[in-house]
Amino acid sequence: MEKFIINGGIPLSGELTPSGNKNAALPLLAATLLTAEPIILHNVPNILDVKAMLQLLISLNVKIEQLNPTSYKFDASDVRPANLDPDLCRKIRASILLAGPLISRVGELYLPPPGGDIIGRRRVDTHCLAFSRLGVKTNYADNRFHFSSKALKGADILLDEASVTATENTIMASIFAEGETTIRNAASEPHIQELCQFLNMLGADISNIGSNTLKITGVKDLHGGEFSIGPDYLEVVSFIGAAVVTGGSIRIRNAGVKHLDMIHLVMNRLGVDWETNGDDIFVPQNQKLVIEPDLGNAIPEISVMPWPAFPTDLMSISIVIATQSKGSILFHDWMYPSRMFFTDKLVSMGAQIVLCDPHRCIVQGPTPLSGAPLESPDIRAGMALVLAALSARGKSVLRNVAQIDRGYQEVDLKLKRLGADIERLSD
Ligand SMILES: CC(=O)N[C@H]1[C@@H](OP(=O)(O)OP(=O)(O)OC[C@H]2O[C@@H](n3ccc(=O)[nH]c3=O)[C@H](O)[C@@H]2O)O[C@H](CO)[C@@H](O)[C@@H]1O
Ligand SMILES: C=C(OP(=O)(O)O)C(=O)O
Repeated sequence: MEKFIINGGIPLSGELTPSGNKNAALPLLAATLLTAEPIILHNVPNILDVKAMLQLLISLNVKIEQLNPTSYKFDASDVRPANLDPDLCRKIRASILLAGPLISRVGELYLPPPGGDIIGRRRVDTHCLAFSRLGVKTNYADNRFHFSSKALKGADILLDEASVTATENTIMASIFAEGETTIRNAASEPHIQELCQFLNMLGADISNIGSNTLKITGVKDLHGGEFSIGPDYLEVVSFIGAAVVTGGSIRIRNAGVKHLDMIHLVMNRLGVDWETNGDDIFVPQNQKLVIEPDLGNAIPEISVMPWPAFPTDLMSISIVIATQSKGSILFHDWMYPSRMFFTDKLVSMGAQIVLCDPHRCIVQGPTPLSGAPLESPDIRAGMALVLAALSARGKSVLRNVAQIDRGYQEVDLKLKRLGADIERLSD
């Protein structure tokens, strides 16, 4: 187990280029199974979740060649269904994304249940509902899924919730289905848009990209191609937060500005602002850091919603920023029942937070934080605790950083380059 030793209180300064988006890389890696022709992916982040997905692809007989640290070539011309390692599947939520492409490509497969962040129950019912509408038989027994289909037929599919991975799986399962498929109540996160653009580049026919009603006309096959994964907006906002809570100033190159409008609005509510110049972001030093009340001086709320609203994966980072802003604010994450438990660690550092119930907390700021022994419970809470430790006076020891490494590439090295005092040590 590795840990970070962080001596806080140093304002960050300098420049950063974000890595590729984890939640785009994972479905794109799964989608390489959809064609027998070669695929080249660039800007693949070097993170633990990607390593697990590459291992899963190798066990399905995909030939993978690493061209440089972030580019890979894939040859899935001889895909063979396999008994996938249940422990490997349980490491990542995205292992469930192998289902859609394998249903399309080989028709039948067994898949152990997925894992992922421990932030509450993570259902897969929506995936199964969508598959059954396309004519896929789904069975769950002996701790694994069995999916089987003969000829897939396009269908009108209404997802029972706007699930991100279920939308991605449904898209990949319907690419070759005969006729038209409509996916209603589809999720529309940037990574779903990117998956659609990637598949269209390979010859798929997906329209209404970015909306919650996707139209897919089945095609006979997909060809090969080359694609570059977009920047990770969750990493971008995490580093904006790190600059703000340390009173620093940073520039972020190729930040993927077009996806940040709603996040910018919500951050303004915390008294945080930034400037954009083309696709770059400049976070100035003197932030207002005053919470903007609602009309009538009412306590404002930050609540998560499916895209294009505020993403749940930025809730923990926002809570830490709020500890450094003046005023009171309510945070509400109805999606995940365990998102907020990490706030007890912030309280131990000096934050004033009332955890109202598993889904809501009230933050009263600003409060200076002090270094403390910490542990990353999940990827985003782990990164939020890094921010808290960077802001705090004194030394923090943050254990279980593998949780952070699941989704953030070399976060310690990137922070060091911005002037942070952070060391990675083995236990
Ligand atoms: C690999 C990947 O891409 N992971 C992301 C993906 O996970 P994932 O696709 O697994 O998450 P889902 O979108 O399926 O659902 C997240 C949670 O919200 C609930 N739910 C979701 C939508 C809805 O309209 N109603 C509802 O109740 C689900 O039951 C579940 O408990 O999307 C999540 C929600 O943005 C993110 O936290 C994860 O980082
Ligand atoms: C919850 C997350 O990841 P996953 O769905 O892969 O567990 C995340 O990226 O914040």
